[in-house]
Amino acid sequence: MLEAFRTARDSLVDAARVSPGLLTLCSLLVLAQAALPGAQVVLIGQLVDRLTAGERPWGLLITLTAVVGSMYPLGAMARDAGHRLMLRLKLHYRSDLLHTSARLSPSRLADPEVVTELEASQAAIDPMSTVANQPVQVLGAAVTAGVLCAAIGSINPLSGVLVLVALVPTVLAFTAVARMEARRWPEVAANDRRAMYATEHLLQQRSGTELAVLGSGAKVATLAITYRAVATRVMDRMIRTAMTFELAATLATVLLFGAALVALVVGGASGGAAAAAVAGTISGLNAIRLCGYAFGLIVTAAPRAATYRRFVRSVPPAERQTVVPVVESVALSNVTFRYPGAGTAALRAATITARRGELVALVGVNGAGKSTVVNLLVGALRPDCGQVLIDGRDAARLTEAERLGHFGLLVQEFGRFEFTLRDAVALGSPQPVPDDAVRAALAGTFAADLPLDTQLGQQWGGTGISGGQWQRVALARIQLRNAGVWILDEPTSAIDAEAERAIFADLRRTKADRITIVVSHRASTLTEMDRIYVIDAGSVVQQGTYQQLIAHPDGRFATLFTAQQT
Ligand SMILES: Nc1ncnc2c1ncn2[C@@H]1O[C@H](COP(=O)(O)OP(=O)(O)OP(=O)(O)O)[C@@H](O)[C@H]1O
Repeated sequence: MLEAFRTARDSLVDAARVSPGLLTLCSLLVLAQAALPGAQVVLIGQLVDRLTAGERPWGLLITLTAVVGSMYPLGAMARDAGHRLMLRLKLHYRSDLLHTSARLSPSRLADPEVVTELEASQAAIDPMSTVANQPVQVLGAAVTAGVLCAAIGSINPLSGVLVLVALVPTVLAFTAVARMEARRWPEVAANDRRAMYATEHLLQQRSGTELAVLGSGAKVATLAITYRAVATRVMDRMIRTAMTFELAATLATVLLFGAALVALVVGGASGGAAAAAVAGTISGLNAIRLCGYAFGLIVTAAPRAATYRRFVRSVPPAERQTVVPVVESVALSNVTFRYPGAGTAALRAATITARRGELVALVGVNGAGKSTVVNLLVGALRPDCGQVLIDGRDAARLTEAERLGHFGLLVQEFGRFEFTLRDAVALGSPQPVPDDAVRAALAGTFAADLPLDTQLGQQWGGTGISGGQWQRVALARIQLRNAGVWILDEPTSAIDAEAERAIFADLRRTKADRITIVVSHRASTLTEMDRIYVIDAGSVVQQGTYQQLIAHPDGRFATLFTAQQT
């Protein structure tokens, strides 16, 4: 309950900051509307009494008409203002979360808990955005009940109290429903997520085509439907329970209102007073129902809002990254690393060094530990033992932004950023990039003569490009970045042999100014490396030039690459 109050308070503070005008308008409209049922009671009571006395009270009649007539427009305007406030808050929370996500470091992104929290925060935005309007609705319902209680209580005090008590069952029921939803929601969300994941594979061009060719689209559709069906079943059960609670609460409210009317009659109220109380009760019922609903929304949103706020606060403020163009050396010194929960170490006492001007290769079979080395170098993983050294200094002493500034990293699963050609390449640098630099990075590639405004990606009405061409764009980003250390994980895996030769010739020609570390499985790319580290089951088992390594026919390197050489 405390969490619900905190959520309501924080949301009001956010709304007051994001759109004070709309919050004020919304509050005034709701409160004005809230006073109307009580005013109705007073006016109808007087009207009926004066009509019975044979008068013609035109003024009263006009006022009552104005009060009754303003109920609907005030309600509609309050709803629309609330909707506009919600949209602005949604934009505010979305941009906050996007800025937060953009600040996540590779090490935090590698933590599955962080990704789960990020997704939970994303899902919290919708319910959170609706919360700011709810305290006002609750206050409005309390005002309605208070004014009704006073108006009816002036005729019969017991009736007044019963009208006030009628708030309780609805608030209790909606709170219970909200709690139940908060408990069951994770199951719905988890199944929804899996259903969406499977659905995306059907809808996305590349995976959709692969499935169509395999004739297995229906299998993935069945998986998606199965998950969706589980989520739907849980939601259906939740709605059924909610219906029961709401029905019970509505019955209790009606009984309490009925009791209030009985008390009026038993208390000897006049016909006018009884008619007024009935009319006020009818409009009051709806307001009280809204109160329970509004309270329920706050209770439902509370745990999700808490997750969102915890996550946004947990990410440190943005630190500007500066690309370091000259690095003399990087090294893993006696590093051991085991993934959390894994039985054995992925890397054992590994020492790997690369100096400025060198082309260094990491080779080994799938799962040998090459990507682990790369992730340890850039700081996405932290060694259990040993040190990562940059220019002889312990890299753990650098901030993440300082450390990342030393590297240009092309990962195996590089991003296919379907933006304009200019934007896709300019992502290589955190700073604004002049067109000349983008052009220089694309020189000698398929895109050298394409306009930089070219939209990439067919789904945006742009140019579709091949897998190898996407890899060239990714390489152009690294070139444009021009950091002191280039780490290229299978940089030519999708590129044809001729272009591959050209790329490696270029790497050799320009290697003097930087450190280049390449992960590769192709013997042809290894012949002119200054040093090759052979990694096997997490250990560095050999190192040397291609010629030195191949000269040991029983060595791991020769076993791996003799076949390719022939
Ligand atoms: N997140 C992880 N959690 C647990 N184990 C992991 C994780 N990532 C990798 N591993 C394991 O660590 C070992 C080394 O993996 P790594 O990705 O470094 O291999 P690799 O040499 O890069 O392989 P590939 O050539 O297939 O890319 C493997 O046994 C792998 O299964």
